[in-house]
Amino acid sequence: MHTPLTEPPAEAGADSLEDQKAAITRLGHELRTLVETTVRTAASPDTLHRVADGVRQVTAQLTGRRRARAEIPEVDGFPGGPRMYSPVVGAGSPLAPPVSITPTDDGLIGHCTLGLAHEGPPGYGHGGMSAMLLDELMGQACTAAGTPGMTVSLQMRYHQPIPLETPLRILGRVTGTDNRKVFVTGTITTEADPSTRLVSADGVFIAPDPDRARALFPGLREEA
Ligand SMILES: CCCCCCCCCC(=O)SCCNC(=O)CCNC(=O)[C@H](O)C(C)(C)COP(=O)(O)OP(=O)(O)OC[C@H]1O[C@@H](n2cnc3c(N)ncnc32)[C@H](O)[C@@H]1OP(=O)(O)O
Repeated sequence: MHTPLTEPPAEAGADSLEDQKAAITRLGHELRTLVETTVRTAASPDTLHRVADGVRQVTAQLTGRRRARAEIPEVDGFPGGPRMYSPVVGAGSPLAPPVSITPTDDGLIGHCTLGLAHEGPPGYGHGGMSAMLLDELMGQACTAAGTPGMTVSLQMRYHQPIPLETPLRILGRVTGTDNRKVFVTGTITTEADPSTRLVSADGVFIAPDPDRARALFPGLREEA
């Protein structure tokens, strides 16, 4: 029997958004497991070639309808809601740890564990990953405070290396505003020792004016 390799066109309304999100989340989990397993494996070249052939066939099943660059998918909560494909918090992203976020009275706390796929120095997190984690948490802290903005400056300080395979806590907190500028701080610690800063950052975020936001995000729904 012939099995089609490409996805048939989606029927409008055929699946609920919740079904779609659940499926995206499940695939994201499997892809993250594949990525982490790939960077740890000591499999032979034969095995790696066989797996590469299999992955190519799997990829071919997802090349049906694809979104355009600036299109915001229906499952995406931008702005303000959960981002399914964010490389930091996206349940559907193989790049994301992913970070889960808890609001507090004093900003946001993110929780995640980095794996070998996020390695910088052997056994420790990549400095760019730390910047990405803090940029996201600090950006989301702006949104949670009612002043969404985009990063214009992020001053990073690396105090100690970030251990891999260790639960981490990422804080983002708005410290002040000046017209469209939002001043934000952030830290990364381990969950086990939240008083020892491993990485800290100061950032300035700016709320684009509505015309600028419409030009930057043409896919933004009008009510947002
Ligand atoms: C909207 C919500 C989006 C949430 C997404 C969260 C994602 C996570 C965070 C990110 O990854 S954001 C991606 C990385 N950041 C960017 O790509 C931003 C690139 N920068 C821009 O597109 C524009 O700079 C921006 C739209 C943010 C602002 O442009 P505007 O034309 O609205 O700003 P304008 O030039 O009018 O400046 C407004 C004020 O900001 C100040 N400013 C601009 N750049 C600055 C800078 N680098 N540092 C400090 N202040 C700065 C500027 O001096 C001015 O101050 P005053 O009001 O006091 O005169």
